[in-house]
Amino acid sequence: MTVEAKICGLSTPETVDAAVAAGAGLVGFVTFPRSPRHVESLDLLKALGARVPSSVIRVGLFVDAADALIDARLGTGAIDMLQLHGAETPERVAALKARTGKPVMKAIKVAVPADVDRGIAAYAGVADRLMFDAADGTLPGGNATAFDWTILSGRTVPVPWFLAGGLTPANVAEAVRMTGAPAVDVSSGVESSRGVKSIELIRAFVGAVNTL
Ligand SMILES: O=C(O)c1ccccc1NCC(=O)[C@H](O)[C@H](O)COP(=O)(O)O
Repeated sequence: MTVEAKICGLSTPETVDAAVAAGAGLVGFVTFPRSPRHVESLDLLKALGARVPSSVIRVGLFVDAADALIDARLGTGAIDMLQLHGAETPERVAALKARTGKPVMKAIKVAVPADVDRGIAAYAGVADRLMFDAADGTLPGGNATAFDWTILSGRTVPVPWFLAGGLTPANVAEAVRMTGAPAVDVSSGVESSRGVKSIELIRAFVGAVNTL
């Protein structure tokens, strides 16, 4: 089984290089000022994106962002795919896809099984990918909390999807076994302290995924 790994919340050249070298299929750059992973500078975003080979998808993460903010970030050339992690409606997803020409991944916050049903019903027809993430936490994402993985056991999801929330090098294999996830996303689980990515943990996470 090939499982794709996305390392989210990268903000330094060294950790971007580590994710690419380890074999991550996607890397994520956060635009959300309250996040400890927020990449504020457009110049830094451009420089980080320029380090990534075309074989790796560069994901720009936004939370209920205005068009002007998204456009400024896209203008750096550092983003191949949008990840929407707020309360964006299906209509907003469709409008952004049409306007930017970029594929869109929509995050679905999961606490109970009905959240998965509702997320699929609302977004599977419009988003290119879905991400099932934990609903708990002080931020809209990146909270190091997991949801009950049995909620996804045996599910058929009609579009490519990611499992996220509280994943670590130690639990990712079990999480994939329980959910059947074709792709996984991590942020806190590859950090040595909040917002500070660890090259060793990035290697360990992608290494664990690559053994599946
Ligand atoms: O990572 C953030 O700081 C963040 C802030 C605001 C919205 C979303 C955010 N992250 C989204 C992600 O894709 C995370 O990787 C995902 O929620 C999993 O996070 P973690 O549980 O920390 O691995």
